[in-house]
Amino acid sequence: MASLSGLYSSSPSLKPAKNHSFKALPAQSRDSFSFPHTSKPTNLPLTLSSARSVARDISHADSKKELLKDPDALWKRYLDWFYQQKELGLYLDISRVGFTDEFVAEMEPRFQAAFKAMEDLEKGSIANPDEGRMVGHYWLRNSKLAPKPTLKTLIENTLDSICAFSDDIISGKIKPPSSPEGRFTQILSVGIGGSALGPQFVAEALAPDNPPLKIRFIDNTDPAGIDHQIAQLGPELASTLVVVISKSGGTPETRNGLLEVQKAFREAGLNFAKQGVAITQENSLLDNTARIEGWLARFPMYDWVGGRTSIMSAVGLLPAALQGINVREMLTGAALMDEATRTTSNNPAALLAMCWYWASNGVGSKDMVVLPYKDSLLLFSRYLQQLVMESLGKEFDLDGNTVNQGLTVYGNKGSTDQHAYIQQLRDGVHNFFATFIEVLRDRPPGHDWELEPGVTCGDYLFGMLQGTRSALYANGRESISVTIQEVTPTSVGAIIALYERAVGLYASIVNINAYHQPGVEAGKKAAAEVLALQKRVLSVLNEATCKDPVEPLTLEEIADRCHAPEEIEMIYKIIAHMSANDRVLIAEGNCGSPRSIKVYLGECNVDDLYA
Ligand SMILES: O=P(O)(O)OC[C@H]1O[C@](O)(CO)[C@@H](O)[C@@H]1O
Repeated sequence: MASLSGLYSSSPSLKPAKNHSFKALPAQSRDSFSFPHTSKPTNLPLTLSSARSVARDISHADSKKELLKDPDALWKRYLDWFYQQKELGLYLDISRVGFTDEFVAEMEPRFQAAFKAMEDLEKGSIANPDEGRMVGHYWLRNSKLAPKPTLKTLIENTLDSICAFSDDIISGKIKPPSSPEGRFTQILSVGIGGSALGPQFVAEALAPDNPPLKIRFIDNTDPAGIDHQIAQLGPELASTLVVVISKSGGTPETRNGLLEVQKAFREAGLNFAKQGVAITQENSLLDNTARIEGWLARFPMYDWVGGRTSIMSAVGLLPAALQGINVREMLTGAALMDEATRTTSNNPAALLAMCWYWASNGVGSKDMVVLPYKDSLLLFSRYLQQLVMESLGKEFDLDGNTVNQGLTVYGNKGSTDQHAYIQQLRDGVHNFFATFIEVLRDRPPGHDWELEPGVTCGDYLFGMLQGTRSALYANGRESISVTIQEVTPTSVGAIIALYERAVGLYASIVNINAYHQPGVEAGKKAAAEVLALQKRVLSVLNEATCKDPVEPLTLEEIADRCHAPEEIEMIYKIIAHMSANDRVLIAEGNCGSPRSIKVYLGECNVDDLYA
């Protein structure tokens, strides 16, 4: 069995970090750094499989012992693979991922193809073939890249109008019609998925303690959740700017949120249109509604920006600007990172994608646990969950083969999670790799103090991060660390751009379309079918209720009359749900024992509204 320490001391050094390139990396010792791997990759060339077999042969205990024995080798690996983007002050450490040099060399052709695909994407190729769409989120932070002058102008004009509108709202130049405050004080954002997660993450990360407008979110069709948000606004509804965000303009949850908010406005005697803003594609249902009803403002979303990468469009920028966040700095951070991840060597996004591939065998066999050690970055893991899982979780590859790809993402924050699930990460089932997000600056300058001699509160947070990283590593659990100097619009823009690019590159190396979401569409279609069935059930019950005498129906009879005997279980669930909500329907018997139920409506509707 090869000794890790021996290999390190006798091997020529890996190429220095600042020069390392997927192109130029020399293939060296096969097992120069190995963690035990238990599952064999299914779709890799033989050479790589062999490299992994060597890794699997090293027992867990041996590998742990050897790694701990040779801190020099580890330090050397750290330095060899250390990446920094100087201007952004962003570092990436992948030394605690156990990829081999053979693996790096093996991945080289895939990455070169991925870089080429990315270049074509940025030039405006149809990178989302299923939907026949260009993929242009990179143009949003560097409009010069847009493939057509009209798009460049559109991006620039939209940004200018976002900033101008926000300034006018914040300064009180644009006022709510009937607020005693005389200016807008609250934002109620209505949207879901990519039309909520980005704005939520940015608000949590960057909003000042006392923003000019405070933001709240309706991001679901949960009536109680909606009521809660509206109740919390109370009389401030009169000074609330309602920003309705939907790329498609037809997402049911968002439509429902809008209808509920409009009802609340009506009940409060307020004119919704004068406080409503729409962010959507031109001529969508939402756009047409906003135009016809004369809403306060409308901002465009573009066909060529996906929901999960829309954070640097009006979707993310308008809510951010309204909270006093410097959106131009966010765009600058993203643009700088885009430059750094456009290169074909020393590319931090490619390094991330390579590590993901290594750690999860290129098939998602391990989960990515994201641990930001900073409260304000709490929502980064949730944001990444959509970005990564909606992009990579695909049934088919680009050639139509069934692949069931994906990479599971979850996480919360450190050191909070230290006192929750990190026990399992350290000692339990080995089905993950970790990503630590480290922020060097603990709090603004001048505010720090030592709560015991030589030690601050932030030192504890730092210690917890480093301790967890070491403890995981000592038990053979891989981790990546991303370090930023502080949480600013620039650094937040940069980490978003880093992960957007990593996802795009990873999708290329596993040959899938990162930019569509057919699975979500399937769920939406099925939900619409349930609601259509509910209407048929009501219509059948209405007919039976209008008989004299009323004819209560069993579940079988309802299913039969709906011509849907195969849907009897769903019909039972529909009735149980409606009955629990005191709806027009009356269910005799016990809902807990389906066979006993007989159902009719509280009143006959002669026109059968449900038909
Ligand atoms: O912005 P829209 O069109 O309302 O869509 C919201 C979300 O729904 C999805 O289309 C699918 O859930 C996401 O991709 C998207 O972010």
